[in-house]
Amino acid sequence: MHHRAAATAVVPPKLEVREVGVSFATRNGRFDALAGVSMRVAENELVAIVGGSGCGKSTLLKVIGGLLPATTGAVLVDGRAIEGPGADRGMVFQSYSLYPWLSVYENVAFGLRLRGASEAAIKERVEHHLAIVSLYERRNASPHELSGGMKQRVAIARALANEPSLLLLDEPFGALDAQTRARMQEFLLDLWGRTRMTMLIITHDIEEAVFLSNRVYLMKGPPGRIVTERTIDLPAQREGGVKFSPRFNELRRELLAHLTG
Ligand SMILES: Nc1ncnc2c1ncn2[C@@H]1O[C@H](COP(=O)(O)OP(=O)(O)OP(=O)(O)O)[C@@H](O)[C@H]1O
Repeated sequence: MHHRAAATAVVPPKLEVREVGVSFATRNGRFDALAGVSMRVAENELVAIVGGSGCGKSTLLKVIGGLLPATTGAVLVDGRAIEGPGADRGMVFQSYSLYPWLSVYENVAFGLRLRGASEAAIKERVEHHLAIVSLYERRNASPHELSGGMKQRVAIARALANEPSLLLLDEPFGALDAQTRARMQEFLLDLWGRTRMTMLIITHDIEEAVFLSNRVYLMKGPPGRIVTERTIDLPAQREGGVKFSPRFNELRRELLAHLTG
């Protein structure tokens, strides 16, 4: 027993954000976008960060992705401090960052080509991940021929094709209409159920955070900081109907009270 406790204690979380602060030099002096942000994501967890506009969510995700250096503090992946972007972290943004001149297939292949994978390996990986997002049939299409939801599924397939150990999603469904957004939420939950990929999703939508995640961090700012953390004790297998359950509404109301209080 004693032995086991010691062994589990040394396994670091997939992601640890440790006392991260970010300050920008602006025309009006120093602006603190983040102050003392600490959070964790365990392996196979789907965690959401929810907060209002301008509270620093995107800044935090950029720091975790290695696209922006932290002014203070550190970001650790598997216990090691990051020093920039890396293939271990896949990113998906709100606006479809697809290359419009490339086919769906070539968009997903892009990172693999950069890394010099063989044609056979690329084909296998691209086809596999296009099948995962149900877009294999559209592999030769051009991004402009796809709906918003399909484009985001291509962006997710592209991130997954690089086989990251952590998927970072910044308001991935923010640009979609309500119906497509609801379908994409179910798609993401289903994807998580099938792959158990460790995911961190940023959203300003409390309902989306509660519906999707195992755990929610609530952020306020500026300066951006975590104000509370909540485990979402809803059934692991969720469908749209759970949004009408009393427990869902309790969690939603509780978080809303924190955000507005
Ligand atoms: N490069 C920068 N220089 C100065 N200020 C910045 C910079 N980047 C972000 N900020 C400021 O930091 C704050 C947080 O921005 P951030 O984009 O992280 O918020 P957010 O929570 O993602 O908001 P939204 O949901 O509206 O995208 C904002 O006030 C923003 O103006």
